[in-house]
Order: sequence, then structure tokens, then C-alpha cells
Amino acid sequence: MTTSNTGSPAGGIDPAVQEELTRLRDSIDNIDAAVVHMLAERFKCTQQVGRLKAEHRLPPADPAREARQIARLRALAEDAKLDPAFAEKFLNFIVAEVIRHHERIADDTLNGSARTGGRPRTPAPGE
Ligand SMILES: C=C(O[C@@H]1C=C(C(=O)O)C=C[C@H]1O)C(=O)O
Repeated sequence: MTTSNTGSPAGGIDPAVQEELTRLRDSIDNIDAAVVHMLAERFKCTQQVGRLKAEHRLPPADPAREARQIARLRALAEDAKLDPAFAEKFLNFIVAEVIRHHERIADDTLNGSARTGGRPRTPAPGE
């Protein structure tokens, strides 16, 4: 074909279809906003866990806890008719980011930059 696909038919979208699409997209936007807010709250909690672990010299990752979370989320996903493999991938994606944060917090705590309000510590002469 030589014509490009612009995403709408030449005669325009049927108004009833457009209305249904808009209604569904409004719900999608609300759900996306809720996901962002829930993730922000989750990261607030995991930052606190990261500080607690760093203060007590605990490792950033806890694979046994993660295994329990995956089993639980896979079961919840199945009940909710969501692909359990997707639920597991999604959790792993978030946890990987959390662990990176925890490693950074542990590093900052050990190197003292936590005392500078999170700004990089000025190296001592010769460091
Ligand atoms: C938040 C924690 O740290 C890590 C991150 C997890 C998470 O994001 O749920 C779970 C286990 C840990 O690997 C924790 O230990 O609870």
C-alpha cells in the first residue's frame, strides 16, 4: 500500500465509537494516575527500608522475601485473570530498581554522604 496509516479512517471516526474510546481512555488515565501514586508510596516505604538496612548493615536484597512476594503475586494475578508471568516480571522490574536504591543508600551511608544531605561528599585531599 502507498497510503500511510494515520490511525483514523478517511471519513473520520464514528462519533459513537469516539465517545466509547474517550470513556475508556479516561478510565485508563485514572488507573495510570493511581498506579503512579501507589508506586510513589511504595518507593517511600522501600526508601525507609533501605535506610534501616544500611544503618544495621543488612544486605540490600532479600531473595527469600522476593520469592514469597512472587508466589503471592502470581496467585493474586491468577485470581484476577492477569497473566502471572507478567505480574512476576513487573514485580522483578520494580524490585531491581529498589535494590539499586538500597545499594546507593548503603554506599552513601558508609561513605558519609548521608550527612551532607544526599549531596556527593567532598573528597579529602589526596583522595
Ligand atoms: C524492600 C526490601 O528490599 C528489597 C526489595 C523488595 C521489594 O521491593 O519488595 C523486596 C526484597 C528486597 O530484595 C525488603 O527487604 O523488604
